[in-house]
Amino acid sequence: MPSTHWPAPTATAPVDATVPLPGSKSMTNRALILAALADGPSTVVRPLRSRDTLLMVAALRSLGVRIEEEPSGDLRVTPGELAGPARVDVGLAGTVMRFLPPVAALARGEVAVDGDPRSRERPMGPIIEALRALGAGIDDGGRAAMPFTVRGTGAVAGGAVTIDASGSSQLVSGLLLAAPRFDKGVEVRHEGPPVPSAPHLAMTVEMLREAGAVVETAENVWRVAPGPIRAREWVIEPDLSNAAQFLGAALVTGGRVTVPGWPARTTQPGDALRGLLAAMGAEVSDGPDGLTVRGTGAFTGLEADLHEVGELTPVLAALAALAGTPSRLTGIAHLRGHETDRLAALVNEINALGGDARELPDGLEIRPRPLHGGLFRTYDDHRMVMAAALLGLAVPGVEIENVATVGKTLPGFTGLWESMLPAAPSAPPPAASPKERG
Ligand SMILES: O=C(O)C1=C[C@@H](OP(=O)(O)O)[C@@H](O)[C@H](O)C1
Ligand SMILES: C=C(OP(=O)(O)O)C(=O)O
Repeated sequence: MPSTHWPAPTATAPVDATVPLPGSKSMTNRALILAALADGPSTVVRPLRSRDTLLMVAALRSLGVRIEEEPSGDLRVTPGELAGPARVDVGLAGTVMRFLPPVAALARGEVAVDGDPRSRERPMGPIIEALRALGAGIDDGGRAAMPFTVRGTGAVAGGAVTIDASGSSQLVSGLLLAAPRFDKGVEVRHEGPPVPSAPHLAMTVEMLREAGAVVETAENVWRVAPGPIRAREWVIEPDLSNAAQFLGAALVTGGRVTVPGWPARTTQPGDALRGLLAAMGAEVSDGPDGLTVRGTGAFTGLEADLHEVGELTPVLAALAALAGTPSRLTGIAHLRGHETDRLAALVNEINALGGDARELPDGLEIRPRPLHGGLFRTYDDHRMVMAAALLGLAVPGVEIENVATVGKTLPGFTGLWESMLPAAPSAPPPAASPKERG
């Protein structure tokens, strides 16, 4: 994947494609944590291989976990005694920055945690405070953010803790995933504005239970009992959030896209695409081949509260900019703390192409307007690349800045995108010269 600007291809005909997608980032990184803390070796089948998951693999290895890649691409994870000293690079991965420190607290020795400059601005304070309250030693120089050093003794007392997780559901998920290994388990109580991303919390609870942990939930309270995490085979589903831009291409071009292997039941938030795209006018059907979305060529805007499925916002905002009627996307103030301030970034970049997007206190209002080509900046945000590619299908001349940043969760993106597109109509054969005509 080049690390330079990429001219987004414009569709010359309706797409008609089946697009197999790599594994879910969220499931892969949860499976790696649970496998690393398990009572024996586990296998992670069809894991995602991307910057976020490779950072998780490297972090766990640095703490003493053996992780071997099999020829199939599956990962064999053999837990070891967790120990520092170690340096963990979280990159810009929310799942690494919130899921790894509770594991580091279980290690003996010092674990230094840092990441990309932007990672130092993402919400971390509540999980640092919580880990301290649960018995971990953390030196953060009073920043309540990265970089910090976890000074582990080989055990975490655990117990009850109250946090404000309105900034990110991952603050809760991180505490829960390691909690069976805390001496007293954990009771996490949330106090504050609502926690976003409910499906991701359900994913955490479900995967813990699949590993044999005893988890109870009530409104804004999660309890995990101390006990073993069972080694097992984790089969990773395709990343349904990464399906958004491909399925969206069916709407934009009035074509058809099928994503094979769409699970019949899942905790992934991307499953909400069925309803969201249908609300915009797509025909959505599932069958043995996977999930199929068909567009008619015309589609409407969207009025939706995306609080539970915030990571779908950039692609839905791109669709909104191309829709037939205005859109209002709400419940997503927490996106200001994602890879970039996504509300500001989307407004800037859609408007730079001639669009009419504006920020609401908790979301976006987007009115469709004819767009023109130009540079689309991506702010180290993989989903800004995905959003821009979708705009480029309909708007000639969209140049995507630093397309390689999409490798955070989908390194093969440009290839997959190009293979989804119908081949450009071939040029007519050159007229034969009088001599050739004979
Ligand atoms: O737990 C997870 O795997 C995730 C939770 C969500 O985070 P927030 O709750 O911070 O939005 C989501 O946006 C992110 O992409 C992945
Ligand atoms: C918000 C996202 O990622 P992260 O796991 O870094 O929070 C995302 O993938 O949209």
